[in-house]
Amino acid sequence: MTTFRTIDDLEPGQRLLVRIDVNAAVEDGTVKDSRRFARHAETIRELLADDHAVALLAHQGRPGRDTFVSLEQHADILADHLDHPVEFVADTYGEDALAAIDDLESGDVLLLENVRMCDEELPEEPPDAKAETDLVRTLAPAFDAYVGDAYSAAHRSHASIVGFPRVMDACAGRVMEREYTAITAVRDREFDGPVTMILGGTKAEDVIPIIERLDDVVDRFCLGGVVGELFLRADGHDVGYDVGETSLFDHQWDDHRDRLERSLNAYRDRLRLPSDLAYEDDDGERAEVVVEGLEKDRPFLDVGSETADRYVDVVEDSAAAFVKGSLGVFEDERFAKGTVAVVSAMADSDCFTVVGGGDTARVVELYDFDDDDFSRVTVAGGAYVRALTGDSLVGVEVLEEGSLK
Ligand SMILES: Nc1ncnc2c1ncn2[C@@H]1O[C@H](COP(=O)(O)OP(=O)(O)O)[C@@H](O)[C@H]1O
Ligand SMILES: O=C(OP(=O)(O)O)[C@H](O)COP(=O)(O)O
Repeated sequence: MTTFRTIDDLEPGQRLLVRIDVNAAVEDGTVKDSRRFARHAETIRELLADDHAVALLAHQGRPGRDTFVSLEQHADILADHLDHPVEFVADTYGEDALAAIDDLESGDVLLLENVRMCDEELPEEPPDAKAETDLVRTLAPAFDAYVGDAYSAAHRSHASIVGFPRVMDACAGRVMEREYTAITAVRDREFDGPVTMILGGTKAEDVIPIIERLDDVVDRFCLGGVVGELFLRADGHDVGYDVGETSLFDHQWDDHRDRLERSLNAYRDRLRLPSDLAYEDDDGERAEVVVEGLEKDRPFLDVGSETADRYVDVVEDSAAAFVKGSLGVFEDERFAKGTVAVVSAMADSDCFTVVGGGDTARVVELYDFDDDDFSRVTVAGGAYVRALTGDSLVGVEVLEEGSLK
């Protein structure tokens, strides 16, 4: 059950300001298409069917980074997904933007320039302070209502996320609504059987809080990836060290050793650790070795087959399964086995399944799964982790507090 209004509650034919999140990878200046564009296109398509005029507000990158670019290319990518023109204006709330907004008619879509080019957008401040910014005070009167659809940025107290709902009629778009519904389900424990989390990837600081804070609602945590190796190290195995060129392990061990050891001791009965690991042998082939008695003299790039089978069994016996972070370097087919085995088991299962993590969700298209194979493939990274651990998202809170007149 959602606790905010949605686009179903809008009267048709309105002038809408719609905050989306199409923050994307940028390679050599080229903006890469992603699931985020396709998902927001679904919201926009529904709004157009109801004769609304739509102005889109979004960000890309952060000032000072290579990914901090204009949204001009984003307009073309969105237009392709929508099969409908998306006008772009290289201005966010100045004269050019206001003139373009003024020209908007029912069925039109306009994308405003990268909102992080406005100084007032980024500093994290409470919603009421954000509502006082020139950005919000200038744009709000030009619209009938605000649609918050940027779930993956809803953990940020930025002007375009939290300022507008303070001063305008506001509701959630379809991306916000569906992500919220799928991801908050874990806290409310709506499952009739064991809940499993597959936790891997490279970031211990993402994974440890999930274990610490969800120990009461998750029955089994299956660990892999760099994080799995760090837990093996905490368990006294001779792995989870940097060897050769890697610099993934030792600094994380220094930063998180206490929490790793504490989690292992506190939740040992719920944690499943890899029993074998895979590596690249001298011929460039995948090879495997059992963890017991192992000496780490090479980088490990995946969990082994025995571990994959054990985790598949756990998923098959679950009422709900969530993934955050991959079990190995799935981008290389030789080391995708663990991740793909577990994700396949989720796809084949009737249980409630969420695949998440900014990088990890790419396994879905890389290995020919379909979004519909899962209850949810989330487009959120940081927001997914926060929601999983029960943190509220400020961008959701303002929608819950606001209401349509
Ligand atoms: N053993 C490993 N060694 C190096 N990288 C790994 C290993 N296991 C997983 N990874 C990497 O972890 C990444 C996904 O995890 P991460 O970026 O932490 O999570 P998220 O999906 O939340 O962005 C993948 O790109 C994968 O290549
Ligand atoms: O891509 C995003 O977050 P994510 O990398 O956690 O998925 C959002 O657009 C938020 O961007 P930010 O982390 O620069 O505030």
